[in-house]
Amino acid sequence: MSTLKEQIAETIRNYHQRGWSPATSTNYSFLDENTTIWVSRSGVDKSQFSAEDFITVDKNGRPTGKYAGVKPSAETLIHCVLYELFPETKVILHSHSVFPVLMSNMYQQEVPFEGYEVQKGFAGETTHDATVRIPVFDNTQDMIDFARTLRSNQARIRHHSFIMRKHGTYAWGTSLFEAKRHLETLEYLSEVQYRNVLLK
Ligand SMILES: CSC[C@@H](O)[C@@H](O)C(=O)COP(=O)(O)O
Ligand SMILES: [Zn+2]
Repeated sequence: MSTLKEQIAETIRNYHQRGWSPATSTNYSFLDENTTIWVSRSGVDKSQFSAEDFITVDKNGRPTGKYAGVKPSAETLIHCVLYELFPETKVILHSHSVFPVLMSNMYQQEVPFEGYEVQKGFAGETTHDATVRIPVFDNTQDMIDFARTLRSNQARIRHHSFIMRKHGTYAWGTSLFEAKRHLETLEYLSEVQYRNVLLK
């Protein structure tokens, strides 16, 4: 049986094939049984990502143990803050896919999705007959500032995901299965909504 690390690495390579992580972009993390954070190394070509490309970091995103000196993802602090704000989280996935980025060009504060069956892919959603609002936050290179944005907007993050404007998405879950479902739900809804706008 493959380990969680290997399963996430395989997911990362699959997502690269779908065009969701061009040019070394995206990063990923998981919590192990000791609640240690494992995050992807910075700058890895995601078509080649392997289980060995995960390193351990402390709660502030600093590499620990034998990984001291290895460069963790530039966005490690986002992962650390999400584990703190949403303590049930075990796996966090990031995407640079096109459609959520297009959504972030069309909506200022949040993207509303209404009436789609696949909205039920978000944990807690039981019917298509609802509006799901995914928050959009402005992109920044300042991770301390972005961590502050996440903290102050925690109540708006109700569907285990958000969009960074002109950047990509983050989605998470209590398992790899659930984190994937959330990321893929947001991806699908963004594509449908974008194509629907084009039809009009
Ligand atoms: C191609 S640059 C993309 C990065 O700036 C960043 O957004 C990203 O997702 C990957 O950064 P990384 O440091 O490799 O984890
Ligand atoms: Zn990114």
